[in-house]
Amino acid sequence: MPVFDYEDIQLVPNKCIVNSRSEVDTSVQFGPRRFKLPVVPANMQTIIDEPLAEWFAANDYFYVMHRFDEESRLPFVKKMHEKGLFASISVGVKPREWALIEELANADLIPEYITIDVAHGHAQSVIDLIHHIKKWLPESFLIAGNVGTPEGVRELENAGADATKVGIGPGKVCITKIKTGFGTGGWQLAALRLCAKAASKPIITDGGIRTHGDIAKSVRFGASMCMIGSLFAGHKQSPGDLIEKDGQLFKSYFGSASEYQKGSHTNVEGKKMLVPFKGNIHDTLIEMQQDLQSSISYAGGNTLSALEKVDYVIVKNSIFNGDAL
Ligand SMILES: NC(=O)C1=CN([C@@H]2O[C@H](COP(=O)(O)OP(=O)(O)OC[C@H]3O[C@@H](n4cnc5c(N)ncnc54)[C@H](OP(=O)(O)O)[C@@H]3O)[C@@H](O)[C@H]2O)C=CC1
Ligand SMILES: Nc1nc2c(ncn2[C@@H]2O[C@H](COP(=O)(O)O)[C@@H](O)[C@H]2O)c(=O)[nH]1
Repeated sequence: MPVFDYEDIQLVPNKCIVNSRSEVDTSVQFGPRRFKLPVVPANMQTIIDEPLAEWFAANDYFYVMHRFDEESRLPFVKKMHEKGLFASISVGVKPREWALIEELANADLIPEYITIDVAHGHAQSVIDLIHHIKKWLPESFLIAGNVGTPEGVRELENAGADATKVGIGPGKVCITKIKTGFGTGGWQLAALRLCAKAASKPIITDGGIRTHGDIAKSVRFGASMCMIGSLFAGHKQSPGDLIEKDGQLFKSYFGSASEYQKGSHTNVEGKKMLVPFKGNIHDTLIEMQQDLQSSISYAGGNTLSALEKVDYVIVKNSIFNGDAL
């Protein structure tokens, strides 16, 4: 089994068919909607909040609201629908979450997207919740995860998930691999490849994306969508206070299983870091789009599908040639 990660892969160019990168279409159909880019900010408290979710929805970008302000989820769906925007929420697997699904159905508030967001998604608890959501909210597009194996993908798909999310421990603020010895950290791209070969429905790759080129590589290895935390952290619009340290500006980024999120030291599998302030997230999205347009042009096409079959080489740890960006 070839094992590699983003920094070990380079995609091989094909003859260009466009005269300008601006001709290239980076949009993707994901579930019932089409979005400008195959990227989604991680459903984490330091990455997405309600104002940002509204902005993403209003501007045709996919988003997944986090699940850590439990009682705000039903009113959030209502508010988004009143504004004519799609609703995309996260749930865990505890009994309160089962009740929320019934409350949403009884109030006729049908989120367009629901994500089951737990650390170890290849679990009977997740399969049971998939059945429950499909019974009460069959029209919602249901994403389930996280998993790291073809078996995990197949079992969640067979239970009724409309998409699966792949990535155990490759995240920037993740310490799962250190605390437990398990995960796809360091070989996320190879794990995505294995999972995508087994999948019959879309896959979201989650964690480990460090550069815009990694988005193109994810599409090459089977992702329909890329969930991104650290690259989206630290913006003007990112939740959390701006922190000044030694004359430099930062924002904090912490794991959803960190003590900062949990308020306890039990089963901690995440840490906190400071991310240098990056300015406006709109500018980052534009740059991501331009870089992805360029990737597609190198692939020899004018839509995302051109990336799906492009050749690649494995060149271990070669990407930066010793240079930092
Ligand atoms: N993608 C990744 O690699 C990881 C992501 N995370 C993120 O952290 C957040 C918290 O995740 P999570 O702890 O699942 O959420 P919760 O704290 O809501 O836990 C969900 C349920 O799953 C149980 N559970 C959690 N981990 C395991 C496990 N390894 N084996 C068996 N049962 C388990 C919990 O019980 P109990 O706590 O009693 O065991 C609880 O009942 C999520 O947002 C998740 O995405 C966390 C770790 C890894
Ligand atoms: N093991 C842990 N993984 C976590 C935690 N909180 C979030 N995450 C995962 O990381 C990605 C984002 O990764 P990045 O490399 O883009 O920064 C996120 O979507 C989750 O899947 C955590 O506490 N522990």
